Amino acid sequence: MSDDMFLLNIDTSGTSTGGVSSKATTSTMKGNWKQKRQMVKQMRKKQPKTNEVNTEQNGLVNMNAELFNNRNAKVDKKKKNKKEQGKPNPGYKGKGDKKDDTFVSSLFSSNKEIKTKVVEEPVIENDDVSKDEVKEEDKEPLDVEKDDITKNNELFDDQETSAFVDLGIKSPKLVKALNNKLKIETPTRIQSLGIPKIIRDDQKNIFIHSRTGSGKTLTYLLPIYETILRNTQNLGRKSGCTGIIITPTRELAAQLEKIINTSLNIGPSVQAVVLIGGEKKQSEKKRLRKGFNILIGTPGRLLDHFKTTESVKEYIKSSSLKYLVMDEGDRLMELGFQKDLKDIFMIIKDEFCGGNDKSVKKILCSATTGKDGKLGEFINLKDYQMITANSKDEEELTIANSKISETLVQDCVIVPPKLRLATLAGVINNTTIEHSKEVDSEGNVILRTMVFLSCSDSVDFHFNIFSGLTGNKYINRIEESIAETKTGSNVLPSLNDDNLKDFSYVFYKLHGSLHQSIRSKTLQHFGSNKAVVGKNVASNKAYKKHLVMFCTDVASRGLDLPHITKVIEYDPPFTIEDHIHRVGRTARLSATQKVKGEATIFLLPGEEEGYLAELNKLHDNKIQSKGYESVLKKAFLSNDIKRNDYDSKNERKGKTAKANSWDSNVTTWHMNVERMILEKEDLKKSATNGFISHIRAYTTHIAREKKYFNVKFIHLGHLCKSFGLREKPKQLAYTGNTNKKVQRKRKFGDISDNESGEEFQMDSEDEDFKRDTKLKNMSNKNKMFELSRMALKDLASEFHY
Ligand SMILES: Nc1ncnc2c1ncn2[C@@H]1O[C@H](COP(=O)(O)OP(=O)(O)OP(=O)(O)O)[C@@H](O)[C@H]1O
Repeated sequence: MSDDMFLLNIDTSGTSTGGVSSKATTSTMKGNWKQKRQMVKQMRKKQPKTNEVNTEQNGLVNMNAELFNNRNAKVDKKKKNKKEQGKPNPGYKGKGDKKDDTFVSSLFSSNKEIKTKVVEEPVIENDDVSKDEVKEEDKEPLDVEKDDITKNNELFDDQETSAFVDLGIKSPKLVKALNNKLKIETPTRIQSLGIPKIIRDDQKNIFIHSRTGSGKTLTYLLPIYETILRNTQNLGRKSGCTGIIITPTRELAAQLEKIINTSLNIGPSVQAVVLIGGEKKQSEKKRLRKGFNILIGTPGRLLDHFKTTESVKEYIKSSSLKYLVMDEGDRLMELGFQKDLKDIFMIIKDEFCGGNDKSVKKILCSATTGKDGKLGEFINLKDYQMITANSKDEEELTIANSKISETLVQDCVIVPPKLRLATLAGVINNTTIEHSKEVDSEGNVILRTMVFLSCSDSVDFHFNIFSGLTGNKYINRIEESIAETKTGSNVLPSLNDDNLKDFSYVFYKLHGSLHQSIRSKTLQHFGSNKAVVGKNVASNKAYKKHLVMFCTDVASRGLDLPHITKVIEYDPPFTIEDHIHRVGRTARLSATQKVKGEATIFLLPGEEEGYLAELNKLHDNKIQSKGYESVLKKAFLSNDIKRNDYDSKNERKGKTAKANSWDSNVTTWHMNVERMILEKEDLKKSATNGFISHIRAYTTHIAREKKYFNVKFIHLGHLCKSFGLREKPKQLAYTGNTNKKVQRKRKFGDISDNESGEEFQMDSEDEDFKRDTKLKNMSNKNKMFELSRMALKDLASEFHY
C-alpha cells in the first residue's frame, strides 16, 4: 500500500442499520489525513446513528491504520473476549471498559483551529534531506574564523575597540591569562563601557545591563581581579576578601567559581570559595578557613555562614572588601531573596565593616530589568548608575530596553495540546537531521539542545519517556539523570535512519529537586566537550551525539554552556524576561559557541497565539510560525515506527504500522508511549504527577500575561494526552482521601468544619478532610483549579525550579 493510501473500514453500502457494520466492507482512500477525515465525515453522515458502537465516542475516527484498520468491526468481539478471559488489555482501553474507564482519543481530530498564519514547509517524499547520503565532501566543518559566527559583531564597538589595558586592566599577568587561557583579546562594548566605571574609585553603585551572552561576567570580574592584584600587600588567599558575588542559583555560583579557580586561574593570588549548600556545612567551613579573595554564593547559604562561621569575619573586612555583586539581580528579587539580601547588607556593614560600608560598591547585573523596571530602587541601590550596551541613549530601566541576540533564529510552532509530545519529538528529531553534517575538525558532531519545562515533575516525566522508549534496546544509564539511547530504538525516528545510524541521543534532566551532587555531575557532563558515555569511551570513533537536556528555569540564567544548537521552550516562559534568558543560552559570544543559535517556542492554538505579538516586540526579525504538520512530516515520514506491544501471543510486537504514512507513524509512536505508561506503574505515576504539576505551574503565570495563559482556556483532557495518559483529568485531579484516620473521624462524626483551632488542633489530615469536602461540592473543572490553587500555596517556589 502506498504512503498516502488508507484502508478504511466503513460500511459504504448504505444498507447497514448498525452504523459501523460488523460485516464492514473495505474501501481504499487517497489523500492526506485532513482529506481522509473529510471523507469519513461525509460517509458517516450517510449512515444512521447507533448506540451500540459509536465510533466518535470511542475515539475511533483517527486516521491511522494501527488503531482503526479492521478494528471497528472487532471492538464488540474483543470486549466480549476480554471479559470472558478476565485478562487486562495491554493495548487499547476504550470508553465503556468500565474497569479502567480510560479513553483513547485520536491525535488528529477535534483539535482547535489555529488562527495564526503558519508556514508549512514542503517535505519532499523519498527525497527527504534526511535520506541524502552524507558524503565526505558535503560535511561542513565549523570554521569559526571563516564564517564569523561567534564574533557576534553587534556586541563590539564599530570603531577600533580599545584593548583591555586601555580600560584599566593593567596587570600583565591578568591580560596574559585572558589572551592565553580564555582566548579573549578585544573587549566587548559592555566591557569597554563598564570596566573603567567599575574600577574607578567612587561611590556610585552600578547596574550592568546588556543582552545575554555579551560578556557581563568579565565586566565585573576583571575589576575585582585588578583590584586584588594592585594590592602590593597581597599575600595570596589570606590577604582578605575583595569581592562577594551573590547568585540566584547554585549552578551559576559553581560556574563562576570554575571560571576563577580553573579557566582564568592566575595562581594563589586570586582564589574563590563557593557556598551553595547541597554539601556538608563542615566542609564549606574548612574551605573558608583556608582563606579567599572572592566569595561566591546563593543568598541563603551565604547568610547562614555570615551568621555562624567565625572565619568569614576574619577575611571580610572594610580594608579589603570593595565589591558586592548581585548577578542576575532581577532574578534574586523574583525569587523573594530581598529579606536575605537586606540581612546580608546589614551584616556586612555593621559586623564586617564596623558600621561604614561606603567603600563597598554594589553592582547589579542582568540582561533584564525586572518586572517593573524599578530594580535599583527596590534593593536600595539608590545612587546607582546604569551602564548599558543595548542602546546609547538609554537611561531608564524598562523591559523594552532588553535585547535578544541578532544572530538568534527564533521560530514558533502552534500545536494542539494532544500533539504536543509528538511534535516535541519531531523538533528534536529534525534538529538532528538539520545539523548532522556540522562536524568539527576531528569529525565529531556534538549537538546540544535545551528543552525548558515548567516544573520538576514534568522534567522527570519527559526524561523518563524519551530515555525509556527504547523497546528492547539497552539504555545506558550513567547517573539517574543521564541516559543514552542508540540506533534501532523507537525513541526518535532519526535513530532508524540509515544515514544517521551512527548517531545516539543522550538525555539529561536538571531541576531543583535533584540532589546537588547529581545536578553538578549532570551539568558537567552535558557541558563537557565530548560527553563520553558508555562504550564510546574506549573507541576512537568520531562522536555523533545529540545531547538533549530537559530542564526547568534553574538552567535559564547565566549558564554559559558550550555549543547550544537549539533552545526549545516546550512550556511557555512564566514572564517575558524568562524568555529572554532561556533563549539566551544559545547565540552567545563564546569561543565554544560555534553555532548561530536557534530557538523554538511551543504555543497552543487559541489565546496563547496572542503571545506571539509580545515576543515579536523583542525580536528584530519577525518570528516565523511553523506548522506542526510540517514538523511531524519531516520527522515521521521516512522511517516507520515499530509498535512496542508486549503481547507476544498476538505477535504484534515489533510490527510496523500497516500504512507508513507520517500520521500513522506519529500515532504509532504516541501509542507506544501510552502503552508504556499503561504497563509501567512508576511511569504512570510520573505522567500523572507531570500533568498535575504542569497545570499547577500554569496557574502561576503572572497577571499581566493571564490573557494568554489561563488554565481555563485549556482543554485539560487533550492536554492529558500529551502526557500519554488515557484517564480523564478529573480522575487524576481528585482521588479522594484514603487516610484511615480521617476516614474514621468522618465515619464517627468526630470532625466538623466549624471546629476552632483552640478546641481542636487542626492537623494536616484534618485539613485534607476539609479540602475533600470542599472539593466534593465543586464541578470537575473547578476541582482542578482548586487543587492547583491549594498546591500553589505550599509549592509556589517549586514551580520554576
Ligand atoms: N571580550 C570577549 N571576547 C570574546 N569572548 C568573550 C569576551 N568576553 C566574554 N566572552 C565570552 O562570552 C561568553 C558569554 O559571556 P558571559 O557569560 O559573561 O555573558 P553574560 O552577558 O553574563 O550572559 P548572561 O546574561 O546569559 O549571564 C563567555 O563564554 C565568555 O568567555
